[in-house]
Amino acid sequence: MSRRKIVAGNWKQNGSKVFLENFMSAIKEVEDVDVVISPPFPYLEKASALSAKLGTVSVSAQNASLYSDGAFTGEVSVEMLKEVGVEFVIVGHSERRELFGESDLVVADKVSKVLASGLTPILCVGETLEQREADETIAVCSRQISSVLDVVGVDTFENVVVAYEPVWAIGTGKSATSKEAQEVHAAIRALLSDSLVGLGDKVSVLYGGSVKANNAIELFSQEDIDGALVGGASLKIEEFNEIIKAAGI
Ligand SMILES: O=C(CO)COP(=O)(O)O
Repeated sequence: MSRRKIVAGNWKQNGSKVFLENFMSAIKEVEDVDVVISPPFPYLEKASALSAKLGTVSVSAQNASLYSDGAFTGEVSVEMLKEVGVEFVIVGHSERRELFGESDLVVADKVSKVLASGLTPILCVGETLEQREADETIAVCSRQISSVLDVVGVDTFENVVVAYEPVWAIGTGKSATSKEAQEVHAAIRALLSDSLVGLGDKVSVLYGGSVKANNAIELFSQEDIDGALVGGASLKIEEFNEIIKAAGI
C-alpha cells in the first residue's frame, strides 16, 4: 500500500440501523480522501451493502478474533467479517487493551490474522497520561509497533494503517496539539524506516483523540499526519463531513 489520506469513524458501542441508514446517505465524498466507518458488529453487513450501493465509504470492524472458528463464545472471525464485506479491522484500540486485557502480543497476533485474511488492520498505539508525563511516549509507541513488526515481519507491515491515539486524549475533549501529534507521527515513521528503508513513507499514520471539526485542519496540516481515527465526532454527521472535508484540503 502507499500512504493515503484516511478519515475513519469509530462508533464504538453506539448506533442503530436507522442511524446507519441516515449516516450513509449523508456522507459527502471528498477527492483523495478514503472514508471508513466502523459500526458495531450487528450493523456491518448492512453497512457493507449500503457502501456497495453508494460507493462512498469502506467498512471496518472494531475488533476480530484471533481464531478462524471453534468454541470461542462471543468472538467474530476475520473470515466472517470478510464474508459480509468488511475491509478494515481496528486492532489494539486502547479500550481493548485496557478494558479487555489485550496485550502487545495478542494485538500483534490479531494484526497478523487480519493481514493474512487480506483485510487491512488499523493498528492503534498510544501512551497514557502517566507515561507521557514520565517522558515515555515514544518508547511506548515504539514498543507497541515493534511487537507487531516482530510478528508480521517488515515486508508485510506496509499493509498496516497505524493510528496514534494518546489515551489521555480519547473522549476527553483534550486533543494532542498538532505539534505533539506531529512529533510522535514523525517518530513512528522513523522507526518504520529504520526497520526497512522507505517503509515509513508507505504507511498511513492517522491521529486519534478528540478530533473535531475545529481542530482537524490544524492537525491535518502536519507533514506526518495522514488523517484521523475519530470517535465521538464520527457520530455527528455534519461534523464528520467537516472533518472529511478538512482532510481533502
Ligand atoms: O478512540 C477514538 C477513536 O478510536 C477517539 O475517540 P474521541 O474522538 O471520542 O476522542
